[in-house]
Amino acid sequence: MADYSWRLPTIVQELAATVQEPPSRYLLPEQNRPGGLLACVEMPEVIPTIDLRRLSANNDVDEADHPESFRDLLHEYSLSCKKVKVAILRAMAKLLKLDEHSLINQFGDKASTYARFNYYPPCPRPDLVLGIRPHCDVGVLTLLLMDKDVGGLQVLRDGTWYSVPPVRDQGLLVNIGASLEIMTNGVFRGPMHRVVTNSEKERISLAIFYAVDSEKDIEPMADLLGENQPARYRKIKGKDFVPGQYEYFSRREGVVDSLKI
Ligand SMILES: O=C(O)CCC(=O)C(=O)O
Ligand SMILES: [Fe+2]
Repeated sequence: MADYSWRLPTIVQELAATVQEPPSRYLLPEQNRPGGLLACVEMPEVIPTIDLRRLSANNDVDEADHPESFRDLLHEYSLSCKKVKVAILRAMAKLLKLDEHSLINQFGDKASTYARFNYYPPCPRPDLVLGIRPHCDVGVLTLLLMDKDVGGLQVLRDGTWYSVPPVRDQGLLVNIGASLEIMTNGVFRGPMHRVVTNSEKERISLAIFYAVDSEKDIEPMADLLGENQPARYRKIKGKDFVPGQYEYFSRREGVVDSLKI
C-alpha cells in the first residue's frame, strides 16, 4: 500500500486559505513572538505564531469559532514534518559519527515547535523593501514549505545573495538554525537568509521551527569536543537565546557571532 505518511498539503496557499485568523488559544503569547524586527520596519501588529503544542493538545474544538479543517490539516502536516525532522537529525548525527539519537536528545523535555505563515503582499518598490531582513533562524531546524510559484528567499554565501527558486512538487526546504550550529560546534552552520519582495505577486510560506526546551542550555556537544577540538561557542540558555536573537536583529548581526569564542 502506498505510504502517505509524508503527505504535505498540495500547496501552502491551500492550507493558508482555509483560515482567516488562527484562534488565539493556539497562538504563542505576544511577548514571545518573533515580530516586527523580522521585517525591515516595525510591523503594525505582532505576527501570529502558532504553538503546535497547544494546537495538538487542544481537542476541545468549538466549530463556531474554529475552522476544524485548518486545525486538522496543520496538525496532520506537523506530524509529517516531525518524521522529516527526526530523519534529518538522525542522519546528521550519523554524519557526525555520534549516536543517531544524540541530536534529538538535545531538545530536552519541553521542546517547542512553532508554525508561522509568512505572507508577503505585492510590493511596488521591491528595490527598497525586504520581506524579511537578513537573519539566521534561532532554533535547531526549520522546515519551510515555500510558495510553489513565487520565489523570494535568498541565502547568503561568501558575500553574495543567491536566490532559492520556488520548490514545486511538495518540496520542503530544510534550514539549519543557530542552536544546531552551536550544538555541533560549527560543523553545521546556520545560513543567513532573507526574503525579497515582488512587485506583482503575493507570496506565502509556512515555516515550522523546532527549538530546544527554554530551560535547557544550548552548547557544543561534549562528544564533539577534544584536545584538538575546543569549544568554539559559549553556552546560552534556550530562553535567553530567542530574545537575544531579536536584539541582534535590530543591529543586523547574528546572535551566534556574539557567542563565538
Ligand atoms: O518565507 C520564506 O521563504 C522564509 C521565511 C523565514 O526565513 C522565516 O520565517 O524565518
Ligand atoms: Fe528564517
